[in-house]
Amino acid sequence: MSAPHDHASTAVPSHLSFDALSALLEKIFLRHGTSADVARVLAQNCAGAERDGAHSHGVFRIPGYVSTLQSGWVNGQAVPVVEDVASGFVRVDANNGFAQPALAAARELLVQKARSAGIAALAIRNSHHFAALWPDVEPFADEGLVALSVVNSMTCVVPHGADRPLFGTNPIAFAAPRADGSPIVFDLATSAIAHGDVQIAAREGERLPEGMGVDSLGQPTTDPKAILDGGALLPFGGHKGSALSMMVELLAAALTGGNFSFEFDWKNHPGAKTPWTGQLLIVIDPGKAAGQSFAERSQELVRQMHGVGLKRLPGDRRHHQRAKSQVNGIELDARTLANLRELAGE
Ligand SMILES: NC(=O)C1=CN([C@@H]2O[C@H](COP(=O)(O)OP(=O)(O)OC[C@H]3O[C@@H](n4cnc5c(N)ncnc54)[C@H](OP(=O)(O)O)[C@@H]3O)[C@@H](O)[C@H]2O)C=CC1
Ligand SMILES: O=C(O)C1=NCCCC1
Repeated sequence: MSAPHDHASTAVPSHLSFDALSALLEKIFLRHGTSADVARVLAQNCAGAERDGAHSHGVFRIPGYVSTLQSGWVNGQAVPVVEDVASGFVRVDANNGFAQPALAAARELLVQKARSAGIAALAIRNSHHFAALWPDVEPFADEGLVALSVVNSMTCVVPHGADRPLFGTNPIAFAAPRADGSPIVFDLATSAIAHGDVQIAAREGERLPEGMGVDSLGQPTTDPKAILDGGALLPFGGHKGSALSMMVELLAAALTGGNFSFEFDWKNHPGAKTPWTGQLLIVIDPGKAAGQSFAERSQELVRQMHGVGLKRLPGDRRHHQRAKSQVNGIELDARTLANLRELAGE
């Protein structure tokens, strides 16, 4: 969204509190046709990503949300329908709305089921996930639960051994409580790089490391524009990332009733930036499993990892950035803030 070389983007950046940024984003969503509930959920999600330095899914995504809403592709007023289908299974029809309000609508029932049965799954379909996945799992770990989630996205990844794209960037996120400190959380695209980071690199005129993608002729390239312009991404770790990406397609789409990544055709929906796919969440109450305290055991694992020289756990960078943002405010360059204010009609 920012233009790196103009006057406004080189001006002194602004620092906003989480509440101020959320309120600004909420205004944008409302102005572009969402219900109050949807605006609140999406604004908090996006402000949280920006606060934690998860830039590929922070305010960078706002123009994409807006053009998608304006295209009519997503229903910003959708009311999710929650179905209690079994003792350990909840289904939600997002009704062509965003995934986060669908999760919010089913969350209480999911937690109730996980606590009574020990494990519960939530299958969301007819939904659009345009965000980072960690905000969907981290709050469960804050409540002492273990959570795993997968979501499929749009076709832009060549399966290992194939010559054309089929999979999405298909992230996997996991969260587990630990005794002394923030939950252990990881959230990773199964592609070598998230599509959002390729877009940011293209905007900034940067090259990518080798091994991330191919151009329109299927040749390896480090040029993000060549990847975006008819090229494609590669899975991380060759056949291993490719297998995980295949699993995500099966769990997030086949199991939920959502679209496979390849079943969405951008050409038919001008302006739309979100695919219409699915999401699966599995929540476990560790109190029903091991005899010992899970949080103590996960703390022990972390202790041992640090003991062998590990300096950084997944999630550490985000939590450091969160702490910094809480003290200094969330930093936005002047151009980005001006663009957001314009979208909010200020
Ligand atoms: N909605 C959708 O359809 C899609 C969303 N996405 C989102 O894109 C985002 C970015 O994904 P991706 O680019 O793969 O993420 P990264 O490769 O940046 O990070 C993946 C995970 O590894 C951790 N990590 C990174 N570097 C290190 C390190 N040196 N040591 C230890 N841990 C490390 C990160 O922790 P930390 O965060 O602390 O750096 C994070 O948990 C995710 O939030 C994902 O959900 C991606 C694809 C599709
Ligand atoms: O960064 C990505 O990769 C994606 N993010 C949200 C929508 C689909 C792909």
